Amino acid sequence: MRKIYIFDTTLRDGEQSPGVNLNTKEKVEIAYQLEKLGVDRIEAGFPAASPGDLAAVNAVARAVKNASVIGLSRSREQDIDAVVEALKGAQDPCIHLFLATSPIHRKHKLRMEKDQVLEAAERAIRYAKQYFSKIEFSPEDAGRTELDFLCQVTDMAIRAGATVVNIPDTVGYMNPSEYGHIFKTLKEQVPGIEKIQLSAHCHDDLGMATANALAAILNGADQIEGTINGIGERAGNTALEEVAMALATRADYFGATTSLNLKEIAKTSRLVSKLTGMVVPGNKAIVGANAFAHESGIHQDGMLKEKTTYEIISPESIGLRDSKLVLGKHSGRAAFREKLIDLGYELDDEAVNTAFAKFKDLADKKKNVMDEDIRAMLEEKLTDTPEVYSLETIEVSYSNKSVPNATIRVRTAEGEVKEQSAEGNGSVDAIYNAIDALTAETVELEDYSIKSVSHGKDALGEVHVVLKQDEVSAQGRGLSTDILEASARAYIDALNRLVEKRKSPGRRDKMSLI
Ligand SMILES: CC(=O)SCCNC(=O)CCNC(=O)[C@H](O)C(C)(C)COP(=O)(O)OP(=O)(O)OC[C@H]1O[C@@H](n2cnc3c(N)ncnc32)[C@H](O)[C@@H]1OP(=O)(O)O
Ligand SMILES: CC(C)C(=O)C(=O)O
Ligand SMILES: [Mg+2]
Repeated sequence: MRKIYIFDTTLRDGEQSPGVNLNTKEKVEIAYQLEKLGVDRIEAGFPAASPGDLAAVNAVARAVKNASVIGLSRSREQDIDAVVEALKGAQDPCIHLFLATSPIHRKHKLRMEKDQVLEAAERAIRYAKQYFSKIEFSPEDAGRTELDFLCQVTDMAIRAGATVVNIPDTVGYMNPSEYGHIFKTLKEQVPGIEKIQLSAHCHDDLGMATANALAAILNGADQIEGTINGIGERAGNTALEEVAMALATRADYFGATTSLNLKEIAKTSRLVSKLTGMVVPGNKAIVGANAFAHESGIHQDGMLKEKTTYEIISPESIGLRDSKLVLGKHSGRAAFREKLIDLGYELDDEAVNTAFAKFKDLADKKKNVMDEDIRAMLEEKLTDTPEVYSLETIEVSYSNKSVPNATIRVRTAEGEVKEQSAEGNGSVDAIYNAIDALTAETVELEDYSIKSVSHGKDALGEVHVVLKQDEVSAQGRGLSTDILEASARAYIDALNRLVEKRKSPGRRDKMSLI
């Protein structure tokens, strides 16, 4: 299988992401991880940019042993001198020279004619040749450069001594067939092209960076440039993990491979995200948090039967432990039952159905149903405590300028629906006064506590109360995404237990599921 060289520019183009600034220590840490990932080439920075970057490139050059280290340079002697300085101590140094070739850049930015561009680039390559045996040359904005001029520039670069010619789609303007066509043309028309490597460098302005890189491979590119997590200037660069996994997953189609240690992908992604502060979107291909997560019932059912139904890549292959089945409102019984088993509950079919109905109610109110939510939900009720009272509705009116008022409606064991309103010192007090009036029970609230089950604004609130009546006390527990409702449920739960204790004084509470 054809080997595709991986040129990582996380530390150079990736660092050009607005807001990202990596210090020497951070660059070295990322470089070590890139070595573990097995990239062939590491572009460590732009030494002429600042003394700090020169020092950082030098530290990376000295640290890295198993990859070539590259410094970027304009086609100017002072930049080249800075790269010479920065790459001292590198085991396998390489300079990356660039000069824009497109009409827009020639006219407005460089204010140079075609022949001046050719001459300046050639002069720079020949100057660099005194110091480096490996030289990459990039005609910047190659994608928008006239194709015949690009062939001329490539021809000049080969004759001047470049060992790699990179074809940057600097502004992410290309589509795959156009970009592929450039490589095909260069391969067919430039004399001596077989002596050098052709490289692809794509940007993601139109979301086609990975597709364009793959099109380049199909048309003869030897090297792909990109970054981890696709970070980089503007919309970013080709995400290297995407290219590597596309080649690995569709080897049948591309017939090409990389020497990356794919199991290091997840770890490298996390490190780059942490040190650059650039959060990886949940739906990002390969390394997003949802890339191996399944929420919908039909998919979860398929996954439980056979993973390849909904996963084309195994999470283990990029160094993750497992796929995730996320319980939410789109989940089905198969995944729910699996989760119960995971959590250590053994329920019969009827209990699973009851629990599943409750879970769906909860999932309608809450975005992510966590393990803690399910445990709390399952253990909410003492099933063998008969419900003398059950909560039907609760309405609370609260303002910091008036007395809180609550209207509670409960159903009795006989099926009678009772409603009562009451005021109180606070919303919970009003709720409890209404329940007292409605049930005609005289109880003392001995304890009240509230805590959040799981995390987030929509977390379940769990209320515990202890009620006392004639020296007998009972505890109650209420669970809801609304803490006032949880408070009412806990109070009614405790009342039910008090009534039960009154009926059979020797009896002790026994917890059971559902
Ligand atoms: C597509 C890419 O990603 S290219 C890499 C982009 N990365 C960076 O620019 C990061 C590092 N850059 C820097 O720190 C600074 O821009 C420096 C140190 C390189 C230069 O700073 P300054 O001397 O202040 O120049 P400034 O950035 O304002 O302008 C760039 C100059 O370089 C010229 N230039 C641009 N590209 C090249 C090139 N490849 N070769 C030669 N000259 C170039 C521009 O025409 C402009 O020249 P002018 O001042 O004569 O008009
Ligand atoms: C320096 C060059 C290769 C670059 O980053 C670009 O053109 O996007
Ligand atoms: Mg770039």
